Amino acid sequence: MENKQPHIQLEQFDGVNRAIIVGDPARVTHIATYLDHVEEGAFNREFKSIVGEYKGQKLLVLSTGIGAPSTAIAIEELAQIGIETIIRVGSAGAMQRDISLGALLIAEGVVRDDGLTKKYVPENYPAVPSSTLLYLAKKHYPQAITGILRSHDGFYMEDNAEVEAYWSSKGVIGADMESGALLTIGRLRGLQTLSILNNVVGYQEDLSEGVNSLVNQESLIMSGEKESILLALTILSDKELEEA
Ligand SMILES: O=P(O)(O)O[C@H]1O[C@H](CO)[C@@H](O)[C@H]1O
Ligand SMILES: O=c1cc[nH]c(=O)[nH]1
Repeated sequence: MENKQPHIQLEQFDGVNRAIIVGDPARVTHIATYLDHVEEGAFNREFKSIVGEYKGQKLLVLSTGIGAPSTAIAIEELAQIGIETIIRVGSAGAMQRDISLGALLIAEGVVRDDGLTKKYVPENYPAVPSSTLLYLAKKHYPQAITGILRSHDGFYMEDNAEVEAYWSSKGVIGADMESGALLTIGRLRGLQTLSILNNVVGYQEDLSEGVNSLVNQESLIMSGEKESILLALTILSDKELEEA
């Protein structure tokens, strides 16, 4: 009988219960460069995966594509193959003026401005990370900017400027499209989750230009990507996580 999950095309790996998810399949290849004993998982649709070890800790890395629906599929299928802890390593746009390119934003909570998670549970259910993972993130990277993120569905909305100004005035630090789904659906499924985002766009600067800078591997942004990857790997291999 076929035991593979239908989208991620993976089945349970021996001894692997921790994962990193990323939006872009190319980021999986980048993360592989920091791992030992890398094995290919699968590459179906947007879901590219590898397994490997960081400082002796086995883990899975999987891309989820863009947005809540494909991320939700990935989380549900990861839970089915025994994954208990998931850290998202993504990119974001800053929502406050003083946040520099390549700074790391870590969610203490997420405004769920996506459509899908409201189908799971009303939006007054909070999207919050694992307190253990958040503590470990602050321990290893105290310079990260922690606060509330906003996850949305529409990259090219006509009212982006007004909507972002509103959430910025409420103190939201950054925007992405998947953290709300990870923290909400992960919590509903009993997983420990965290979201670490590399800032690729200054507040009120050109969104498309920022995302192009990520694609073109500009240096500040690539340094943020590297830091975000190393932080996630360090948290997932921290012995305190086992004890928690
Ligand atoms: O770089 P990733 O992880 O895909 O994250 C961000 O980039 C994409 C938009 O360009 C969205 O998925 C957004 O959340
Ligand atoms: O502003 C941004 C930048 C990257 N990704 C987003 O979702 N929003």
